[in-house]
Amino acid sequence: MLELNKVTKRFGDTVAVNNVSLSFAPGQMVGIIGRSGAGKSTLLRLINRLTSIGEGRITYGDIDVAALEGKQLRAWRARCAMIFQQFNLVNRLDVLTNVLIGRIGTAATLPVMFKRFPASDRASAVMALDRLDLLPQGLQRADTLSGGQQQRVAIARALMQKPSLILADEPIASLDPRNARLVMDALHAINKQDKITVICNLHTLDAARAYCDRIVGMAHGSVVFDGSPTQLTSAVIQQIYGDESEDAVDETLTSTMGAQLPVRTAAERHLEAAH
Ligand SMILES: Nc1ncnc2c1ncn2[C@@H]1O[C@H](COP(=O)(O)OP(=O)(O)OP(=O)(O)O)[C@@H](O)[C@H]1O
Repeated sequence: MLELNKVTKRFGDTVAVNNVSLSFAPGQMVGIIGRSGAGKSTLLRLINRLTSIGEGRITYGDIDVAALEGKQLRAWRARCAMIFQQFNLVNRLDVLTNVLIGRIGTAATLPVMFKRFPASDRASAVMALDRLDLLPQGLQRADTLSGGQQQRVAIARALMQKPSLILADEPIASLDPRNARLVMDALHAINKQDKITVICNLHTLDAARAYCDRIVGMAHGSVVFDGSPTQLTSAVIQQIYGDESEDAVDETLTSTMGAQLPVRTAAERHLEAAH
């Protein structure tokens, strides 16, 4: 269980995250929503220590995240893989090598620097690419792929870290609706099949509603909502987004769903799983 207990993070006079307490049970798919500047990115960056923890405590089982240093900190960062809006691939390297780079942090650095990855890692990378439907692109340069394909390479790279958690910071903000759906489908499948906890910052409500079991709403650094998609009333939406509420209810992702790419709501998936 990942637990945040009264976590506050300030940047000068700005309180980016304000007294946040949240628990994430293993295997949840959680959407963090809120307007720009609400503190969503800072929250994810605190969890994997890209940002130092200000006040409060973050624990994962008996691990005190703030106390980690050196090798243990690197192991923690590998354990909670980050996915970024801008993919963060090495453009000039091929897709397969980009995926293998996920082993850095868990593997010895020197062989990795010389691209001497063990056969077992190469086999895992091929399987991760296959799973994300990207095997044919394995030997292409990363920057020849579409944005959606690049984000799926980033997800394959994250899988190479054998993470317990995936922290996705606006993973679909740069993508068209079709690619956004493919990326969210991939994250959802990994969450359900591998039981990896996924915490995903999302700009718009429809993606959070369609894919997440639980939604956390942030405003001005604080958690103002924590519940299921069905509990998100228009009053809550107004509290989270204020005068940006109309933009937040952008439904381009779900309204353009084609026959080959059915996106089901979390509620429909629960029903299916129950049968
Ligand atoms: N490194 C930093 N230095 C100074 N201020 C920062 C830093 N990182 C974030 N902030 C500030 O903290 C607040 C929360 O920012 P954060 O990026 O976490 O919000 P967000 O909800 O992720 O927004 P967006 O959706 O635009 O990324 C903002 O006021 C931001 O300007």
